Amino acid sequence: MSGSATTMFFNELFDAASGQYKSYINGKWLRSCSNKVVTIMNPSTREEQAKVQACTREEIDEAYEGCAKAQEVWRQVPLWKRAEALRKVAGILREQRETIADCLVSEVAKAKKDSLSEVDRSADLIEYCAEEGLRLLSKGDFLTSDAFKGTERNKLCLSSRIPLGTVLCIPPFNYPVNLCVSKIAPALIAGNAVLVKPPTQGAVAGLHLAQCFDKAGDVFPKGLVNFVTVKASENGDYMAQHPGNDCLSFTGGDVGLSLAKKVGMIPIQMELGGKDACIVCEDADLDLAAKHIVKGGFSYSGQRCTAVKIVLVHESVADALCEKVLAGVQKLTVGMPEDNKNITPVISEQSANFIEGLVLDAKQKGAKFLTEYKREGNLIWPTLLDRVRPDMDIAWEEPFGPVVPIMRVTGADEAVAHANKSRLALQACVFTKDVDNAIRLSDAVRAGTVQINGAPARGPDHFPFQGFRDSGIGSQGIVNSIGMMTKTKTTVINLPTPSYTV
Ligand SMILES: NC(=O)C1=CN([C@@H]2O[C@H](COP(=O)(O)OP(=O)(O)OC[C@H]3O[C@@H](n4cnc5c(N)ncnc54)[C@H](OP(=O)(O)O)[C@@H]3O)[C@@H](O)[C@H]2O)C=CC1
Ligand SMILES: O=C(O)[C@H](O)COP(=O)(O)O
Repeated sequence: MSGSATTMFFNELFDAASGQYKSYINGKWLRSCSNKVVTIMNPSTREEQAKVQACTREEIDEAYEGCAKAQEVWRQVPLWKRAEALRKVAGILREQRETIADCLVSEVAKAKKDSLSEVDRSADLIEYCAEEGLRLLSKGDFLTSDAFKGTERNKLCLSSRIPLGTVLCIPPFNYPVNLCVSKIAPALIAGNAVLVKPPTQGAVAGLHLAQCFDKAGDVFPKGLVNFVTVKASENGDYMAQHPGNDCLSFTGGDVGLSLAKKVGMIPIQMELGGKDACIVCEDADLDLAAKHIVKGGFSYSGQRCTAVKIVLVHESVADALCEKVLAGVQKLTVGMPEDNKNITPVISEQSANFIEGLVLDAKQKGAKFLTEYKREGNLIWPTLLDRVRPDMDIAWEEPFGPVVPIMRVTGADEAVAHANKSRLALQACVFTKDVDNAIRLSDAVRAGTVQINGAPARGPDHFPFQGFRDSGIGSQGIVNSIGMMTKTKTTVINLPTPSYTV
């Protein structure tokens, strides 16, 4: 990628004269007249990787106007044709997987094999969405009035799901393709238009995704799908508060908390941070728990909202668990995403400094380091901390990096109390061999999802996915997203006389 057109298929995205990537507005690749850019850094080299345009408010308005017009056409396209159009995009995405994965490698430092899986998973998600949309949206309700006390059977009610209009999609850096299609695909199958504001890190991958929609041809009306790059600090709120929005689907960190207060009377879906607790009971299969802690805590260097972000282990098995987790951590490879290492540089210097701050605070307050802390630039070696206590910041903050804190507890109730005190409540997991205990703890932990004997995870992508407290509003997953991006419309047939079937 590095600031140039990637392949012929994608050459329209890039403006060689200015060295900038364009935005996709109203079915065209547009050169912004702002003369302002947003710079994307390569997290591994810490050098400039690419530039995208900071579009103006007028250009944002144009995109919204295009959305409104195109949606009028799209909502009347038969459902089966909408599904076919989505399947076409999935096919193109698969064909272009290598190029898009390379963007992820250089923009967000995701290992090449994981970048490829992200693209494949996105194509799978689009296809599943097309299928599920056909089933869900073809069904409605038929009600008769005579169920309600005092009424006769003289009213027949038909209810179905109709689109909302325009959905503003704001994904985060860590899955710039997958968390983009998880918003776009349900919106489109349901008959909506979309305006995507890609994350800065991941914007080029996002623009490549836009080209896959463009190349699907006239199956989509011009203006139905827009990718508008902006400086979030200048125009993020403007977009979120735009009167053209009929829905906001956002994934990211605490900025979502403030956006939720600013948007008006529209449905919102907020998937925010997580401090996913892993509770390991006295009777747990420790090999299984250790395996999941290593994978769950360190995949993509811990930069997943569903990463294991604190282990709460019964003190009687803590030594044995630590030994097993450490053995797994020692096998992790560290290095560059191009070389498919397990641990790769974190997204930015700012993020690396934040992670380091948490580690140093824990050190100063007496945490036991099971691994030596080591950092080179944005690359942080996997760090395992034992004997973490509630007075340490790492006990509560989300590092979003390759650091797993372990806290020893006297029993499951203490673990549950700690998990429930966190302001973040996305997922949690419980390791125990006792099914009754598992269900009791699942009920007791107040988080969006509790995994039994497995690490937290969003997928498979048709499962409901939601956070409680500061972790979110609403629920994602293919079925729930389609539901959320539609509204119920009813038609009531009033009969002159009650009708009864014999
Ligand atoms: N629950 C979940 O499903 C997930 C949660 N997350 C959470 O996201 C965080 C990390 O992702 P990160 O990308 O850094 O999150 P951010 O919250 O920083 O950014 C998320 C998105 O919001 C945009 N944005 C920033 N400010 C505004 C604004 N004022 N108005 C509109 N949009 C804005 C960003 O743009 P820009 O990049 O240009 O600043 C980006 O596209 C972590 O806390 C993580 O837990 C991540 C993935 C999944
Ligand atoms: O952004 C995230 O971190 C994801 O939503 C988590 O997805 P995963 O559990 O499939 O990695």
